[in-house]
Amino acid sequence: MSEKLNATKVNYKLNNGKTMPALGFGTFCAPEDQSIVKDCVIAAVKAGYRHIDTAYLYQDEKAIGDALQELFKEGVVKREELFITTKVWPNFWDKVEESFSTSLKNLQLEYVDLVLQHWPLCYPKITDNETGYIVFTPTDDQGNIMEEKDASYLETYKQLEKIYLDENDHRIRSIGVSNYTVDNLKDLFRDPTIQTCPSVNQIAIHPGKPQNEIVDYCQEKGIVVTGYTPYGSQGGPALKLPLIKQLSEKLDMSVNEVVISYFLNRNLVIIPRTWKTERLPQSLHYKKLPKEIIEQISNVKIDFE
Ligand SMILES: NC(=O)C1=CN([C@@H]2O[C@H](COP(=O)(O)OP(=O)(O)OC[C@H]3O[C@@H](n4cnc5c(N)ncnc54)[C@H](OP(=O)(O)O)[C@@H]3O)[C@@H](O)[C@H]2O)C=CC1
Ligand SMILES: O=C1O[C@H](CO)[C@@H](O)[C@@H]1O
Repeated sequence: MSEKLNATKVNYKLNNGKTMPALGFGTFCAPEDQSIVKDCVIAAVKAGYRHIDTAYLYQDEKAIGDALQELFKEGVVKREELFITTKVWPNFWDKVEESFSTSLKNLQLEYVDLVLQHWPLCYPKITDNETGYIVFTPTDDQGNIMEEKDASYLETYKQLEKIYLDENDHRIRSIGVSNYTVDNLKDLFRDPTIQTCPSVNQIAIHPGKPQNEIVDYCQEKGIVVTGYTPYGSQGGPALKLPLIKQLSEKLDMSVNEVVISYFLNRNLVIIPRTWKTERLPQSLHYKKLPKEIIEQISNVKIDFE
């Protein structure tokens, strides 16, 4: 039986020469009590995580920033040892500077390692009269999601690229996209005004949802693929699949480690999330797996998205 390896030590090279840790800590669905976010980020870094995934949307960047400041102050890690990702939500499709500078301020950092366009979509900026906050996913009277008319989602990538390529601006180390399909990427490559190839495409991947077509396309183009919702999102349904449980016993790993192995054997970045610090030790290791097991996990039948 192959030995357990430390997933926190695996790094991939991006197409601009930077390195990106294969295991990141996801931070979506933050609890209302933001002290839990801070505690979990501190615990994750102390457990060995060097990569944190957040977004303007998640509204937890301030707590993450507080955690990072404490880790730096205590000398647990240096800034350059960490890889921090944030994202620009579609309301800010044409206001990337506004979104990114807010994220940077909340994260209390001088630079971010990776900024992603969250979705290839453009939403109008509508403020909720009661709360005064922006409506992240605006809907019309019929409940349909409202999209900005005559707007191009490539505008967001162009604005990100402008900041990234500015020699006097050192706030963004790499740029990328999220939820891009092959057609979206082809659209981007066709645009003569775009000078770069995204370093990363972050998409949904988990057992039973291998996303082979887009993964193969990105990997051929030298784009690193990050898989989100690796445990199947809320409640971790992928961890409860009979196949994953059987493999956990057969391979002598936790169910989480089986999923992490599935990702790392496919050269994918994985960003699992837990808001329970006691669960962190279950998501640190992986093993080399034969192709047949990867295929079994890819093809498992699931009843969740
Ligand atoms: N780019 C994009 O559009 C998107 C990006 N993302 C990113 O991907 C990350 C991961 O996705 P996410 O939706 O959070 O879901 P995950 O697939 O990481 O699953 C999280 C769920 O798994 C549960 N879980 C974790 N460990 C265990 C365990 N050992 N036993 C049982 N349950 C467990 C968690 O519960 P508990 O907290 O109680 O432990 C939580 O409910 C996000 O946090 C975010 O950073 C997510 C969605 C979209
Ligand atoms: O990051 C994100 O999380 C939510 C829920 O999956 C999704 O809308 C967004 O892309």
